[in-house]
Amino acid sequence: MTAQLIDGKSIAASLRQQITKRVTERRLQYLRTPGLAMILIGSDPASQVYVSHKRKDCKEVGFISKAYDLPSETTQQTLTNLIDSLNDDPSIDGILLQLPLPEYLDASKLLEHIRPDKDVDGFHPYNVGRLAQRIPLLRPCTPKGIMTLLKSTSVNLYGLNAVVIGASNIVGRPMAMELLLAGCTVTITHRFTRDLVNHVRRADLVIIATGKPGLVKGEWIKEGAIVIDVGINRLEGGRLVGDVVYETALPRASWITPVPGGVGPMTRVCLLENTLYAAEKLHSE
Ligand SMILES: Nc1nc(=O)c2c([nH]1)NC[C@@H]1CN(c3ccc(C(=O)N[C@@H](CCC(=O)O)C(=O)O)cc3)C=[N+]21
Repeated sequence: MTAQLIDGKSIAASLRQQITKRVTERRLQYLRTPGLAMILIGSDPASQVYVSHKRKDCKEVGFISKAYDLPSETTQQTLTNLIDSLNDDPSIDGILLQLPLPEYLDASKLLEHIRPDKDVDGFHPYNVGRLAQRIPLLRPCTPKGIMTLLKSTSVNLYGLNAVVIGASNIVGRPMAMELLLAGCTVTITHRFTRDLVNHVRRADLVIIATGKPGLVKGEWIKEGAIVIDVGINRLEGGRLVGDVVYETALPRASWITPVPGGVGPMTRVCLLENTLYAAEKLHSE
């Protein structure tokens, strides 16, 4: 068997087209445009690149995006005040606080300060709880984008053994909740898991989000499994690779996401989807 590629790049592009159309229609009907505020603290080059991509995406679909680029000395209080004013700003539907934050800031306090109905990252405990209780509102972008990719394969997910590698707040944990909601039998593995290989061997669906290049060997993958690689690792020399050894996984998997061009573009487009959802469903006039 050789795996079919799940083309996140083209799925994301067609979703952006649909969003553009809805934004235009809504502008004519309601004389209003969705607005996304993005807060970037400090000068981490990777974060700057991500945020510049997100701004470009907003422009492409016709959202208003407001950029708040703040120096790395910015205090917790200044940020709390900024979030307060964005929470109250009727032109803003979504607020994104780019992570990671500098060490001295309390990220979870700030995330919890964002109004849950403007929390387009889905990181507020309210939105996390909504997803955990099967009544999701705003859902974290990477897991949501992965569910869209899985849907595109038309594979029936009910009863599949799904193994999520990595237990972060932004990917692994919400991913497990999404898969549970979709009817999978879910295992979450993490840095203290013993015999990771034995978990992966049993998996019909593997989602890897560790940020460790080549952590999962192709030989571990069960014949016919679906492989979703969330890792984005830049090697010396500039090549991007995932957390799975792609070349050896390819002949065993039924479906696999490439890196780049798999999960990453879906994360970005889900931010647009969430912002439109916040504007339409949560802030409809
Ligand atoms: N509040 C917050 N929300 C986030 O959603 C968030 C964040 N902070 N901090 C950083 C991570 C990372 N992230 C990515 C999004 C898109 C690509 C992406 O488009 N990747 C391209 C490759 C891009 C490249 O060339 O580097 C691809 O996989 O094809 C990657 C990574 C969102 N994050």
